[in-house]
This record gives sequence, structure tokens and C-alpha cells, in this order.
Amino acid sequence: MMAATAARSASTSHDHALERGMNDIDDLDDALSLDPGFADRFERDEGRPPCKLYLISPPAIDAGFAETLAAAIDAAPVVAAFQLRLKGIDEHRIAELARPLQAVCASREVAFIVNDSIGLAKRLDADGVHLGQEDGDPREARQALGPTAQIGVTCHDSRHLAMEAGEAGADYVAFGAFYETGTKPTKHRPEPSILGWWSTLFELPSVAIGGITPANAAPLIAAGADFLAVSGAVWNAPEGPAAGVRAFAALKGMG
Ligand SMILES: Cc1ncc(COP(=O)(O)OP(=O)(O)O)c(N)n1
Ligand SMILES: Cc1ncsc1CCOP(=O)(O)O
Ligand SMILES: [Mg+2]
Repeated sequence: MMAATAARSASTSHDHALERGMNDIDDLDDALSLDPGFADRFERDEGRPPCKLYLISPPAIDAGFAETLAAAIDAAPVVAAFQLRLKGIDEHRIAELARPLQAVCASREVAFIVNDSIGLAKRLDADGVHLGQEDGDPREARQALGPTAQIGVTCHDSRHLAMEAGEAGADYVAFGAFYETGTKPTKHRPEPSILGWWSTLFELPSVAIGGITPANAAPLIAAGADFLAVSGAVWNAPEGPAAGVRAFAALKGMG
């Protein structure tokens, strides 16, 4: 019994050492700087659909927000997804707030994505879930939500995390924050070239997020972002959210 336990613990520590070694190699991969011109050496895949908008909800939802959301989506045929991202609120309350927003999205064929919680996504029968690195495993989400669910994963500025997410069955990988943002504190700041690297090597769509505005989005679209995830620049747009969406829609490469 003791011998078996010792053998098991020896093999476990061997496995851990091996795993640590593999992680070191992957971390090294991220540490090796990416040639900013990497993607320029390859032809762009002209078959890739134009870049779309992925709206992230404002941090608080007021009574008229369903109408605001509808007007924003209707402003231009460029909104592919809406993420309900509410922090510090009880899940029952989020579920109540979600229903009318989910109906707005469903009637417009906009994917309704729940942030953070696989359980809430399941309860709402949402189109998908967005998982941060601490929010759960994409495999667990797939198991719970089924084959058609859209599962997104935050990958910060890491090629390694993105490849891991792809292997785990994610439907998109999200890189960011590309720019300063007042929406949340951020510590990772990728270069646009990570989007070019990703789209050159992989078909899985990429999402760019973090402080994106109509004025700074061009390099992200040109680099190959499949989606721009935007909160502040739409909901706080000086001439209103619909005008904010139109300003993104007018950019080259959006459609
Ligand atoms: C599309 C998209 N990308 C990244 C995030 C950030 O997710 P996470 O790292 O879990 O941080 P929080 O949003 O939970 O604060 C996202 N929500 N959506
Ligand atoms: C949720 C999130 N994750 C990284 S930056 C960010 C905030 C996105 O909002 P904004 O478009 O207002 O910067
Ligand atoms: Mg999260």
C-alpha cells in the first residue's frame, strides 16, 4: 500500500515536472518577440469575411436599454454579437435583465453571449459564453452548452493562451486590451501584429478588445481582427450609440 502510494507520488511529481517543462517552453514562445511584420510575408486570405462589431454591454443596464440596444443594432448591418457583461450583481437579477435584451438580439440574428458564467449561459439558453482565464474551461462549457454554443476565451497578449484555447474547442480567441480603457483596469497590452499572426496561421476568428474607438480601430482591422469588441465607444458616443455604431461601420474593412 505504502509502496504503491510512493510509486504514484513519484510518477505524479515526474508528470508535474514534465508539465512544468512544457509550460516553460510555451511561456518561452510568448517571451520570444513576434516580428511585427510576420503577417506581411503571407498573402491575406481574401475569403475571410469583413470585420464585425461585437458589442459589450455597458456596466449597468437601465430601464430603456433594450430600446437603445435595438437602435444600436439597427443603425448598420455590422453588429454580429452582444455580450451581457454585468459585474457584482446577483445572477437572478442578471437573468431578469437579460430576457428583453436576449429577445432584441434574437429578432435581429445577433448572437447573445453571457460573460463569465457557464451556468447562467445555460440557464438563459444563450448563444454562447465568454470565459476569462479564471472563468472556467472551454471543454466544460462545451459539455454544458452543446455543440452549437459560441465559446470565447480571453487570451490577453498571449499566443500560447490562444493556441491552448483553440485546442480546447473555443469558437473565438480574444486579444486585448489594445488601448487604454476606462471600462476596466487592464494589464496586458498586445500589439496589433498578434492579430495578423493569428489570422495567418489559424481559421478560428479573433476578437480585439480594449479601448477601441472609431479613431484607433483601423490598425486592428488592417491586422486581421475578425471582430472588434466595443463597449464605451458605442454606449458613450457623443451623438449616441446608433451614431457610434455607424462610425465603426464606416471604417474600411468593416462590413
Ligand atoms: C470579447 C471579450 N474579450 C475579453 C473579455 C474579458 O474577459 P475577462 O478576462 O474574463 O474579464 P471580464 O470581462 O470578466 O472582466 C470579455 N469580457 N469579452
Ligand atoms: C472587458 C474588457 N476586457 C479587456 S478590455 C475590456 C473593456 C472593453 O470595453 P471598452 O470598449 O469600453 O474598452
Ligand atoms: Mg470574466
